[in-house]
Amino acid sequence: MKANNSANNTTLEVVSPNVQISENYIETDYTYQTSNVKRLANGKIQVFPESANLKIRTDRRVPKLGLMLVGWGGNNGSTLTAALEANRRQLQWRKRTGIQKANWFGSITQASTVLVGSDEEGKDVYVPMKDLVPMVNPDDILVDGWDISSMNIGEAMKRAQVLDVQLQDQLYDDLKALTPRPSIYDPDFIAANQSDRADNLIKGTKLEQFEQIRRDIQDFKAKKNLDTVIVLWTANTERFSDVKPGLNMTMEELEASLKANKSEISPSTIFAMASIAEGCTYINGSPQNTFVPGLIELAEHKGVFIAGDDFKSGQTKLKSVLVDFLVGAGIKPVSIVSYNHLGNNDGKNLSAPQQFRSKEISKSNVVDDMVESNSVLYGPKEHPDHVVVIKYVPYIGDSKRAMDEYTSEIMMGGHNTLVIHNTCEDSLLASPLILDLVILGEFCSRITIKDNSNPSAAWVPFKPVLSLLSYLCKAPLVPRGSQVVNSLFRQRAAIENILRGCIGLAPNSHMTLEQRFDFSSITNEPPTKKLKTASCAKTVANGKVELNGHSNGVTNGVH
Ligand SMILES: NC(=O)c1ccc[n+]([C@@H]2O[C@H](COP(=O)([O-])OP(=O)(O)OC[C@H]3O[C@@H](n4cnc5c(N)ncnc54)[C@H](O)[C@@H]3O)[C@@H](O)[C@H]2O)c1
Ligand SMILES: O=P([O-])([O-])O[C@@H]1[C@@H](O)[C@H](O)[C@@H](O)[C@H](O)[C@@H]1O
Repeated sequence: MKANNSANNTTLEVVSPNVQISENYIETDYTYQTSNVKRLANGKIQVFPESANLKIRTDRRVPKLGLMLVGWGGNNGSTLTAALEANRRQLQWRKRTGIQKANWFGSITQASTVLVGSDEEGKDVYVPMKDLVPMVNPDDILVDGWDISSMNIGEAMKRAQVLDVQLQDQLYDDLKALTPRPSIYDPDFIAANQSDRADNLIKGTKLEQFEQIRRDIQDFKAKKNLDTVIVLWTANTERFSDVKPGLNMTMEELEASLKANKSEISPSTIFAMASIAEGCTYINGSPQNTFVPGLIELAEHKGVFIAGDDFKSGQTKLKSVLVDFLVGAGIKPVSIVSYNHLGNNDGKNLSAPQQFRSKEISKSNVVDDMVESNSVLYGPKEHPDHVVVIKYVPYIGDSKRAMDEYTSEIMMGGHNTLVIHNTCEDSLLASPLILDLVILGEFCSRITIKDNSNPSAAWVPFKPVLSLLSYLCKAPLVPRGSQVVNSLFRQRAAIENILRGCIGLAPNSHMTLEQRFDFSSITNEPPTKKLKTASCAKTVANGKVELNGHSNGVTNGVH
């Protein structure tokens, strides 16, 4: 592992007495502020502001990371692999519209920025998210994986029909050398129309398949001399597994069911069990309930990250913005109809009722928390009509056509109707999300916190259910007793503000009081030293951004 000096790197230097940089760690003294609520019998609500003095520690040693994709030969898997190679080699190619350069548009870690403060003129200063903290560089990620189809990744890229031919031609020779490992095929869990691909299979019992997956992970890790491996499911959507006592309600039941070769243990759950057994973060990019209760208990018992479900890439991502905007504006969505058609193999698999049902569930639940947040608009148990339709139209391929109609009540009986046509190149939208899931998932493994008021306190990691990745998922998996949040902006703010905390910056409250009030008359400081925001950003001659943390400790603005 090499120490990566983000947070004091070529673009960003945090200058604060609350930030300590050592060879291996960034440590920050951080006052975390929140508020707890008590509902009283008379309907009154009591709110208790609370704060905790924490120390946040980030290990600066970025590991050599391997990514193992389940479903490697699919549209997403082959497109991500191609994109990693194209960006690593900084390829460019000619299109009808001119020269196109490889990029990571759609990745928040690689192509989005974070507000770090305001400069002397009061102008906002933004820094690329990837420069805030030490993150894995995509160019360094090594890829391997499994597929029930033996097709090499070069041919799979061609089969996907996602990337421009001039780019494919530059990548084909490298990618054709990559062949997916045999995988676990269970026709009871994916559509029957997938059987013609299934020529690359691990035979044997479920336990023998589990043990083979473990050997595969060990083999990849050893051959490539990796520090860390992350396993990510981007294979076909499975039907939901039964969840019942005696089968998978506890980790003991799940392990016993595996050993007993019980048919109801799905391939995706076997992959997750094997990943956890190898200490590898497991991420579910599809909607099925891989994470049965026994699997979650297993992850918690082993202290291994799991995250999911179902990449939030296009139609649902927009829904988690639009509904948040409407409800937050006091406008009442009463009917949401989401139709789409697509012609890729994902769409073919989803044309089967049980597989569609898995997707319908993940696409439908995304509005629940936002609706429940506004009791002015919605009575108890009241919610909009919400319909999801997916049709398989082969000719359209990966270029999914989403058509949505949002009908809302506005004041005095009026209505507002939004009609949206959204052409989503599904794999070009999903691949950068896979990259972010992997990079942020790995980064979270290097963050710990402790009670800063207790010198003997232990360092504590994130909980195994890594809900911070919810921004990238349609149906976020959250720790027991936690609130599911689907609002895209809240999800992004969580990521942004935790990264800011890792470098000693308060959350972005957007209050900018120093720009709304004349602080010079408040702080009794000489007018030339007006109090700045929690961080005053100064762009110095070499383009570096210097941040001066607030002098009396880092306090996060209460939202
Ligand atoms: N925008 C998006 O593309 C998007 C968004 C959200 C979720 N997803 C989900 O991501 C997954 C992949 O999407 P895609 O477009 O790449 O689909 P795809 O059908 O092109 O790829 C899936 C691959 O998985 C393989 N496969 C199936 N069962 C397997 C198993 N048990 N082990 C190993 N490989 C197996 C198939 O052979 C295929 O190559 C789907 O479940 C889809 O619902 C995609
Ligand atoms: O993220 P999103 O665009 O709402 O959802 C998509 C669906 O609309 C599409 O039908 C399905 O094939 C993709 O797997 C993805 O789940």
